[in-house]
Amino acid sequence: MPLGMPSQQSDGDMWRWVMTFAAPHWRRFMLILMLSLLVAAGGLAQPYMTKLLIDDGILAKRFDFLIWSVAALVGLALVSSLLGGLTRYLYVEASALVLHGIREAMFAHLLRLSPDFYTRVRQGDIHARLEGDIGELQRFIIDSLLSLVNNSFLLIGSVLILAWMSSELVVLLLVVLTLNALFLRFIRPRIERLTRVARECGSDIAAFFVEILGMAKCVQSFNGQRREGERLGTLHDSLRMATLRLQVVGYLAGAVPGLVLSLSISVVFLVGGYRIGEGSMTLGTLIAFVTYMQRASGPAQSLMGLYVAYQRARVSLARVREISAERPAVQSPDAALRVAVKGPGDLLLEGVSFGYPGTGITILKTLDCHIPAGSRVVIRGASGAGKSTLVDLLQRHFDPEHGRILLDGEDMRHHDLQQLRSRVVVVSQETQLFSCNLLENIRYGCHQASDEEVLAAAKAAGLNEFAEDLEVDVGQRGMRLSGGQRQRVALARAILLRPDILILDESTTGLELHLEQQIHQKIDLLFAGRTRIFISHRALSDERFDIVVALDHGQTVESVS
Ligand SMILES: Nc1ncnc2c1ncn2[C@@H]1O[C@H](COP(=O)(O)OP(=O)(O)OP(=O)(O)O)[C@@H](O)[C@H]1O
Repeated sequence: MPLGMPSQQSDGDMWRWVMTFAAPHWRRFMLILMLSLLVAAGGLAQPYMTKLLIDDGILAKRFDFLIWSVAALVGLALVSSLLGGLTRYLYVEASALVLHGIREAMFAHLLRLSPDFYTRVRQGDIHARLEGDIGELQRFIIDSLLSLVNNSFLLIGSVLILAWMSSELVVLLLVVLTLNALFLRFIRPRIERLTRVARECGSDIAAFFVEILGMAKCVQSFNGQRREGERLGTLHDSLRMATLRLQVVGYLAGAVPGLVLSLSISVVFLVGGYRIGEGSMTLGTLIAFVTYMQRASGPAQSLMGLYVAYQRARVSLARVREISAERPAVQSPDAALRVAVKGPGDLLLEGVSFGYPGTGITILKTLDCHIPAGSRVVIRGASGAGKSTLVDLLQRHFDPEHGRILLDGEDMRHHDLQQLRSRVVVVSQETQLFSCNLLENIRYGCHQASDEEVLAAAKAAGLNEFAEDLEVDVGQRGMRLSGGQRQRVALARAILLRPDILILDESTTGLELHLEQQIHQKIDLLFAGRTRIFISHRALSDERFDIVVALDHGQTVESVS
């Protein structure tokens, strides 16, 4: 199910999925459940104690009983408040553990998805799901689920006590509750639909911010500020409309049942007053009955409010779950299929064809090529010929549609993915740096490397100007460095890994020719005996290659060895 398509997941499926994250904390939840039942029992006992206080204490003029009853009521109120606070504390902690578990699992899952996913789905939409939707779930769980347990217990307890006190009056309450349940059933699909629309408007805004703020310089260069301001205004109009519609329906869903309940309490006063006049009911019983009814109407109203909150949380949960439904294009093989290969890095492409999923266009067509370990290779081809696509296959971000790629005689699909990607390292066209210092950026992927090793890699990549201060902050995603400097940092990162196959995908094209040649020489020195694959638009005619792979319309037209 692609992200953004309304899903057909059933409530049962979705909550079972949440339960897999809650299960490790079941002891904590059992303790919370027991504590909240104690708190609810305390709440239920209070009106009955008040009845005893009035009928057997005040009206019977037994002041010693009155004093004990008041003391018991005060004690009960104190213990209930303390237990209530403790329960809430434990509950917030437990629900945060569950939700953080979900977010961490989704994050790990997202980092396994293929690059294609990130070209298809807007980043802001992913942020909105990880932040906004999980936040919505957290609010629901914290504010609502605990009160669901308390209120259900209070409601059932109150109805049972009311039935024991007056079977006549409790019928009225049951009719009212049934009518309200029917009303909520009617309004439910509307709430769900409007919630999804509002959440999607939120996602559109998040995606807009991520895209436009990431391109602020480009917007300024092309004087697009006004246009982008207007686009935000339009997105806000849609969000406002959706939020207001949801508010109206949400308000009706709470107000109508509340009104019906209030009216029913007035009827109880009428009937109860009549029964007292007849002598078939005591004043204490009527007061206790109305108190219980109010106690029941509170939970009933909260439960109805919860129903609305539940519909909203359900939409958020479905949106979060859609992330987990995305499947990675490639996965590490199961242990049974995995082979432990420790060869020198011999590459063989056998009839490799590939097209990006869902496009119907074949980019690479039946490629055959042998790259023995230790070769110095250049891949040439016009822009769009499929060079970077081939590199993606060599690092197994995708698998060929037809044919296979063998590394050291074994299909890449049978290699452990993590190990494969530490043996085949790519320095890509778009250099990606993290927002930390240079040292940490170079060490990314090889955390055990010493400062001296990092320095040696930095020098090999031509980063001599930073040799004295590798702790320099590179700014947000390396934006304080020049394009060429960023390329060299990415190169140093790859060199430090000492892979069996190093692929430079136009990664030195931002540099002056002499610097590029110097770096290539250093790489040849460091990687003598290992495979080096260069992709460059420049002729690189002065350099000697063992193999030249020329791509034209996805086919190899020349392969010299
Ligand atoms: N994620 C994608 N989804 C669909 N098509 C894609 C995707 N990435 C690239 N393409 C298409 O695949 C073709 C090959 O792209 P590729 O990036 O491999 O070319 P290239 O030879 O590396 O080009 P350049 O030298 O300009 O970098 C292009 O026509 C491009 O439009």
